Amino acid sequence: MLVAENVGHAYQTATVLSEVDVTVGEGEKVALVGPSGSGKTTLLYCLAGLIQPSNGRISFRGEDLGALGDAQRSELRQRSFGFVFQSAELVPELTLRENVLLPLELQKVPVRERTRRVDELLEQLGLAEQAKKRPAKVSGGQAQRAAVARAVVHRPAVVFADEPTGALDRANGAVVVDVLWELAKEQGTAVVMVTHDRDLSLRADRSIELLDGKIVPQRPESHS
Ligand SMILES: Nc1ncnc2c1ncn2[C@@H]1O[C@H](COP(=O)(O)OP(=O)(O)OP(=O)(O)O)[C@@H](O)[C@H]1O
Repeated sequence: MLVAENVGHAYQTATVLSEVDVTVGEGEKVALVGPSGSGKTTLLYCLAGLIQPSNGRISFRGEDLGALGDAQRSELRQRSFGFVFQSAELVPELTLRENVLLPLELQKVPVRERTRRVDELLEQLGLAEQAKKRPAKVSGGQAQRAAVARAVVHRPAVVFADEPTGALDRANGAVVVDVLWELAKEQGTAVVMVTHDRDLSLRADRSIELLDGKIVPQRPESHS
């Protein structure tokens, strides 16, 4: 569904990714692992169409992301992708509920359907009581759960998550990933997650390890 072929990327003169080939299937959960600076976030951003790789090609359901104009790429991201970053990055002026409504408003989902989906999701994530609060008035774990709700509410094909538990303690981090994976499974959404947490990577269907911008070949026994 999502395919990177021979992808390379350089910031100014520093090459940080080279010869990367990745395929992510529909509904697959993939962890991107590797030491700090190995290029995980850069690869995630390339796969998500947030940065254009210097070399190679990324395609989503057969469509070459590099061949799209900025407006088309951004429309594709809004429709088909969801994002969770390390800190929730919710809009501070909006309530949790309004934040979760945003992707559906952008896609002009009918109001009644929007309301039903958002309220159901907030209830499922245990956020019904916090729904009318702004992000600054809830805990980090609650804000991150709202960020997960915002990432999946429009039923994207892929959720890209960059260290989604990095700012949380272990217990809250585990809850956030549980809800992300449960919702992704329900909806058949693929997840590509950058993580330093070995427990999390072991729960993915597959791990892709980067070292100095290249994929480390997997040992046969680590295939799942
Ligand atoms: N915008 C940028 N401009 C220049 N260099 C960058 C930029 N973003 C990242 N880099 C460099 O590219 C390399 C790879 O960074 P990247 O963030 O992709 O790695 P990472 O594996 O995600 O690291 P971490 O685990 O520390 O987040 C690093 O050497 C980093 O300093």
